[in-house]
Amino acid sequence: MPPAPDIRIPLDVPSEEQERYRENYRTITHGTGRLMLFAGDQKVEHLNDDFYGEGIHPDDADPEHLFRIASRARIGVFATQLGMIARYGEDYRDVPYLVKLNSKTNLVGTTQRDPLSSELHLVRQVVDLRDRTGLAILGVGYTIYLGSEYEPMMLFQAAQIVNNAHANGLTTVLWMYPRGKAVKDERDPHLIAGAAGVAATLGSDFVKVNPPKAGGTMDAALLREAAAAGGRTGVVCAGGSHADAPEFLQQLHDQIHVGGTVGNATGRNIHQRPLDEAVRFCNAISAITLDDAGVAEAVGIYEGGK
Ligand SMILES: O=P(O)(O)OC[C@H]1O[C@](O)(COP(=O)(O)O)[C@@H](O)[C@@H]1O
Repeated sequence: MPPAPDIRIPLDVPSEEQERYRENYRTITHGTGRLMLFAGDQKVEHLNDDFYGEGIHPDDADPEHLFRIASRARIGVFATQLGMIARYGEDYRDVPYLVKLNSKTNLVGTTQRDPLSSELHLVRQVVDLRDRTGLAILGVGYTIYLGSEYEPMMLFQAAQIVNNAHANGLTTVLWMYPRGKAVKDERDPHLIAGAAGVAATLGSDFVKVNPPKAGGTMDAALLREAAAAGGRTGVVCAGGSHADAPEFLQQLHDQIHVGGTVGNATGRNIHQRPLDEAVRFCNAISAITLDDAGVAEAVGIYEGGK
């Protein structure tokens, strides 16, 4: 288990919200400073492609599968849209939630038009739902497509969201995806480091990036520049499309211990599995992320039904 780092409370958290922020940050990191985020927001980004079809377990056809996993598994926080939390939250009050405030579909390709993902809800509405329901809404998230011709609007919305979230004791995760006609290589290590730096300038607590590649291959060492560029904004990687479990766990271990990331944000690799297996996979991911477990131990958790 890594030592519990002192929590640095950003100055845009007012004194009356500092205790709430500290508790929210401690809860989503399990007191470790590391983040295990279960991503369940792709029903917009990828429509039903991520939830139905070859290689995807039938359990994933029902949106409630996401909540069943989040409720049973050891996770830091479950990220999904406000509407899903409003519809299912009453039956899953034990889940730690992060509200993903913007989303866009992939129906319009980047070659047709640069991506714009505008906010669907305001932080004020998240705070209202939290305070009226008592649900464990601990943070908010937002995607910026850096390099898009609509970048200025997304940067402004993200800046306002981070400021308003901290003002209400909420933590923040920015999804930073360089994407648009001006972006030649979304996985370029130096560009991804730049994206992490932008998240740092916005004051976000965490930034999620896609793992960088050089010459078509992923190497955890390529993350070192981004991990440094993020500074006090912790860098985590997206999980990506379905991978063999031991390979995924080795990749995660390397991202943290070689690349210097502080965790992960995984969707498909978790929810495309049947419920019991998805829960065990979350527990394996959390063992690496939160307990500094080795890959063999994590694979044992995934295979052993613990
Ligand atoms: O890079 P893309 O295809 O836009 O994927 C974006 C989606 O991937 C995620 O970042 C992570 O999901 P995965 O782990 O399934 O890749 C989601 O949170 C997000 O909606």
